[in-house]
Amino acid sequence: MTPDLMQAGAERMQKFAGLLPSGNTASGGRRAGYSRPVVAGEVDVTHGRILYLEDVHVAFDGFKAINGLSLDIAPGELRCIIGPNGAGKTTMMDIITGKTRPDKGTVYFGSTIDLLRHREAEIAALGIGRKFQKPTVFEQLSVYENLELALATNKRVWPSMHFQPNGEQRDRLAEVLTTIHLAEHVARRAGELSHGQKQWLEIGMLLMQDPKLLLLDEPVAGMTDEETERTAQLFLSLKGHHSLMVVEHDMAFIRTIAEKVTVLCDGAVLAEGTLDEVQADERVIEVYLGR
Ligand SMILES: Nc1ncnc2c1ncn2[C@@H]1O[C@H](COP(=O)(O)OP(=O)(O)OP(=O)(O)O)[C@@H](O)[C@H]1O
Repeated sequence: MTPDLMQAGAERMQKFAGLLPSGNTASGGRRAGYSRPVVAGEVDVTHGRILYLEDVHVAFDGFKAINGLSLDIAPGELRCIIGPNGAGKTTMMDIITGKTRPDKGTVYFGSTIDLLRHREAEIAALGIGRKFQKPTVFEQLSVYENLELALATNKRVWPSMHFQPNGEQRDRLAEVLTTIHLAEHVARRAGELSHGQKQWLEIGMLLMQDPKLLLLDEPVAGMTDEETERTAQLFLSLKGHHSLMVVEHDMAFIRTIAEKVTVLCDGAVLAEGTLDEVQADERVIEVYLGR
């Protein structure tokens, strides 16, 4: 969930006798004062890249968490990121979303938007949505209300506590409900949903904001096999319309969705290619797959 969405949600939730949603994220955005509206612009992908990182470095107290990281993602691509614990996967997402500032390097959204010049809320408004591992939905609200809230905080629609979707927006809501497999659960309280359904709802909330790039951190952790399979279908249906970067340790899931796989290790790209190619790479077997 984006920081601005959490802020608007918190305001709206005050109507619900102080009940707060479960699963706050580490970004702590709910009480942050993100108030400056940003008009989403077009992302220039004429050079064939929606995301471009070059020679990025971040050190925490001298420890090089990201150490010369370079990668790029094509428009509509579904990229899988794998790698051992501590490889820098989460830190990379923190850099892309503006939560962590690199010490050095280049990070571009399309070929013209320098993400290092933007704050976290602005980056979300530019069209980069992030899904943390733990679901963060408003448990006291219905599935429909959660999606409506996400729509109400879309930067292209002025945030409002009294927001009512128009016909086109209701159509979009219905479309997203179907995409995330929750059309039959529209009136249920989000708190009553299974773990997997909550994850899909949060993805739906991101989709209501029409992100160009979605960053998904361990999306199938804790899901049943059936939920994992449906999540794979969901991601395959999203690619092409959105660009996706999926960080996951579940190799069976990766095998279902993967095109190009990037292996991170020690804060840099160790290998990149098809899943078969990286699985056959001796260095990848040594640091990750062969553990
Ligand atoms: N704020 C921080 N302060 C100090 N060290 C940090 C900080 N954030 C990350 N690190 C360190 O940087 C390294 C990379 O962490 P990161 O969470 O990005 O790895 P990861 O690939 O996402 O791992 P995992 O698969 O376990 O989630 C780790 O050694 C971690 O302890």
